[in-house]
Amino acid sequence: MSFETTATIASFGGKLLKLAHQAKSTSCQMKLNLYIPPSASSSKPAPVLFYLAGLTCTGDNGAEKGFFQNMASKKGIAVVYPDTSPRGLGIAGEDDAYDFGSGAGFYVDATKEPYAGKYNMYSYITKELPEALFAEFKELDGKRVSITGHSMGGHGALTLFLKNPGMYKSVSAFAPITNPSKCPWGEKAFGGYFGDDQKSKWAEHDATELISKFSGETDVLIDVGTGDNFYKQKQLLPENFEEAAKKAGKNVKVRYHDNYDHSYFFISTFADDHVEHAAKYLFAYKLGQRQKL
Ligand SMILES: N[C@@H](CCC(=O)N[C@@H](CS)C(=O)NCC(=O)O)C(=O)O
Repeated sequence: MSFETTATIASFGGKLLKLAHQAKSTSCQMKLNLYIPPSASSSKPAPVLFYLAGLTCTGDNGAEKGFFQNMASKKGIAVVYPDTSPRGLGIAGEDDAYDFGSGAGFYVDATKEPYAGKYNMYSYITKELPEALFAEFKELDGKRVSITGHSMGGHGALTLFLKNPGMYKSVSAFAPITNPSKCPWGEKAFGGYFGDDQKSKWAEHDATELISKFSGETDVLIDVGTGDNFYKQKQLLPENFEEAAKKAGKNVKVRYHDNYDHSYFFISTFADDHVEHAAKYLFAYKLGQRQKL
């Protein structure tokens, strides 16, 4: 057993597990939440939606106030809520800022010291965590996985989807950082994790750059609140992503919602739509039929 279950909480007929495990890629213990819907069993494994959280968050924020479990239960989808960075590595300064270091791993593998070799959230989310989960929890169907996320986690969802064709059945995002190379949060993170002179590396983790070169089909759902201060401060830049997608002929739907801010009140309002978006693709193949609905 690679996971320790520290709590089991009943939720919408299913169960929310609080898990902890020792991760090699991040050199520390990682905590997460896993929601298993009531319909899931080893003979009828549930497809899986990863929810990547934003700056300052842990796996608890989305599980407690994202309101994903209601629709996930109805649809029969499991939800994984990972942490946002390694914890407690003892790197000098890693806990000093809310937008860099702990709570701000940006879903990349750092190449710059002292974060290189330890801040490996890209490898953790795309490889180590799913492999460990699918080996241990037979109620999960590792072949049907979708991804979504908020803010920094929206950046994570978009870039992981675009960098790994076929790994995820669908992608969506809430108020994502879509052009990190051109916003203060991204410049600070990529400068710190890759180096200011590594612009080609930055581009490899920038959704706006990636969609320009993406060769597959897309159906990306993005929600943004017009009252979101980070949107107003140009940290998110969804307009850049939309423009790049349009130029590349990619299907991206950005919905702008009057008054909504950056908080979990915004996320919870639209959570059902994102679970339904994932469900459309997670259940697109039925009973051995290889035909897309
Ligand atoms: N603490 C930061 C804001 C950080 C922030 O808004 N984080 C978002 C993600 S980018 C979040 O989800 N925070 C945790 C929460 O609302 O539960 C500030 O004061 O500017």
